[in-house]
Amino acid sequence: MTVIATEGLSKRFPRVTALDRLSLDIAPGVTGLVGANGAGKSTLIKILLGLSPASEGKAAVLGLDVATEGGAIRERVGYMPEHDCLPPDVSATEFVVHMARMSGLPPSAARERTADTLRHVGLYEERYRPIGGYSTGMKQRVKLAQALVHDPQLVLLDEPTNGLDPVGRDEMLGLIRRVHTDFGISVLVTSHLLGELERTCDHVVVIDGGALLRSSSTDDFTQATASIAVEVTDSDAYADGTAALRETLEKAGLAVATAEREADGSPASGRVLFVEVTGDPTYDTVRDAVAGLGLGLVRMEQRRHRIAEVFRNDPGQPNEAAPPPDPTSQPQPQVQHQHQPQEGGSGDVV
Ligand SMILES: Nc1ncnc2c1ncn2[C@@H]1O[C@H](COP(=O)(O)OP(=O)(O)OP(=O)(O)O)[C@@H](O)[C@H]1O
Repeated sequence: MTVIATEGLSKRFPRVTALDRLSLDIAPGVTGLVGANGAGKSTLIKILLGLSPASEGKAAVLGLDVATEGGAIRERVGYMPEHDCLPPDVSATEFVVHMARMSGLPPSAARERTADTLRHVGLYEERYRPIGGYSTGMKQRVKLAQALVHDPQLVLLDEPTNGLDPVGRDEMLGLIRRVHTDFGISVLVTSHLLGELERTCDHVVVIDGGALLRSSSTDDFTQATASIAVEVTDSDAYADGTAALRETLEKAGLAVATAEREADGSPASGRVLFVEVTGDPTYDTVRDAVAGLGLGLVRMEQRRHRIAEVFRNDPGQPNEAAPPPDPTSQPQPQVQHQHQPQEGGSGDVV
């Protein structure tokens, strides 16, 4: 069963192609839609809601055709828009009740569902205060509540973590996960941060320039990022410590590539090696190789692929076009066994 299906979906504006022959099948559960700013995420959501016609191709949401059954789709789907759209001078309760009524709930059910939903998103105490006085995090919760209040089968959440600090982001991601686990509602959530979707979603869809780069389960995706970045010093014995380490690691059977770019995207000095992690012993092999050669270990850190590279190259295979590591990953002066990709942070911005 699919909740969202698109086939050759395109959307062209006079000067830009926002979606380019996108074909997707999204199953029930929590799905992340990742792409850089301008990748076409919001455009896709508007087409899926039946609010904007596609230039070509077709799409169905919950089996309903977006071109002809937009009204029926919007009855069954909740939508959290990206941008601030809340009236400042009404309370969360008043606003969410209003949205519930707009979705067709009778007055008593609307009030009841509003109270439940606001409690679920953690806004119960403040529900009678005007929204204008809310923090960004509270406003995001109101937007989430209004998307959930009519008990939809699917919610489309457009950048729900925008503007939130790391703690607020974690809380929002937890809420989103519970939307599915507690209520069985399927979720399509967009973000330009890969890390946060990895933690929250069962499945990740990546689009770039309106085209599909890849659609795969989060497990597959995480697997594909299993490599580490290693940088060492030179020594009297090894004028080129990096080359010596590379040779030693390759002799030990590890796949090694030289980074072409630094974390900030500038051309690399050739001193950072990407080593494919095949299992726990990889970390020990690298540590032992560095120690055996008598080199100083400058950094050894979990590397995060940049998304475009992950999906354009053979996943899991470090290669000469390999991207820089996660720009915010912290250098780890000590050898650590860190087998999960680092999460969150703005460093995994697509
Ligand atoms: N109404 C419009 N008229 C012209 N161009 C548009 C329109 N809406 C979107 N676009 C363009 O289509 C492309 C995709 O925009 P879209 O808003 O879907 O991207 P996005 O992935 O949601 O990015 P963001 O996270 O920045 O919102 C962009 O180049 C944008 O400028």
